[in-house]
Amino acid sequence: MKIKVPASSANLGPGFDSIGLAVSLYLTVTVKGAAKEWQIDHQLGDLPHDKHNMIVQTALQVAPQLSHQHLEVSSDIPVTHGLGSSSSAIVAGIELANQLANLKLTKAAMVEIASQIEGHSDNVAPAILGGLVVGTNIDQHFDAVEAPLPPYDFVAYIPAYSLATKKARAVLPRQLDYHSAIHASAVANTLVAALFKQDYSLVSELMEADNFHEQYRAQLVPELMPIRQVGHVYGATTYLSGAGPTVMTMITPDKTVAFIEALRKKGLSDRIEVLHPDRNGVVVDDQ
Ligand SMILES: Nc1ncnc2c1ncn2[C@@H]1O[C@H](COP(=O)(O)OP(=O)(O)O)[C@@H](O)[C@H]1O
Ligand SMILES: N[C@@H](CCOP(=O)(O)O)C(=O)O
Repeated sequence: MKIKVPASSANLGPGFDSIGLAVSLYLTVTVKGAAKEWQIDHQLGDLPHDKHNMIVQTALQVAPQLSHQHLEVSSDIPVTHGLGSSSSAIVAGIELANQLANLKLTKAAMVEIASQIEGHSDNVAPAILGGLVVGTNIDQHFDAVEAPLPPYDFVAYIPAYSLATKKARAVLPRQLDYHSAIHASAVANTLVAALFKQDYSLVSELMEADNFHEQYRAQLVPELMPIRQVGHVYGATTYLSGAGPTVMTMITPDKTVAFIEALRKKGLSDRIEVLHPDRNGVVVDDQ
């Protein structure tokens, strides 16, 4: 059995902790069979190779009675880079438990479980459902609504350095003054309305008008503003993907190559991936 989970690009600017997009990088878990102890084969740096791996920890949280398995894990989602690697591991763990323990969890139930574990739904909901998802928690349960897919390329500029989400959340203010919070919320609400209306001219303006997090995180990701400025030359919109450091640019496909060339000319020489929305979310292949 193989479990495949897409990466996710969260926030889209003002949609902090509530909007996320599944994108075309993937984590794949192959179940090799029963084992004496949990064994996780991977080439993913210093991540655990045993029961302490987040995938296993999540699976055991959902189904504590699971027998030990030998897993093979591969992923092209960079870890601690703002593309939802932790969420992909959580979703893979939930699906692993779902399949091995025959829990028959619906995707809605998986969103609830994953959001409770992650604390916010903007990565796990698109990783489970696919597409562009808006959601939050109300009275301790999570609701997620799927929005139309923007017809654009998503150019991910992935700096060589990593930035743990925990560190990027630590630089955020503990509170906003009432009027700033009202304005930030109004911008986010209007972004959601524009996304559902598919008014992408308005979407582009609002995605760069965040007041919740980017201004505080810009100090940690110096590439954000220069890439945004280059993007404007090509009519594109740039935001901090998740907690960063990945910088994501939403651009019409006919401008993608020229935009990337302009980034290179500006001396931005780190990894670049041209991504597209993933429509499926987590999938299981029983072969
Ligand atoms: N493929 C994976 N397998 C197991 N654990 C993972 C995997 N990817 C990420 N993680 C866990 O998630 C942590 C990174 O989470 P986080 O800082 O939120 O980064 P990101 O922005 O990529 O989600 C890693 O330190 C590791 O504990
Ligand atoms: N809303 C969260 C999103 C974190 O996404 P990740 O891909 O960096 O894990 C935040 O901005 O902290």
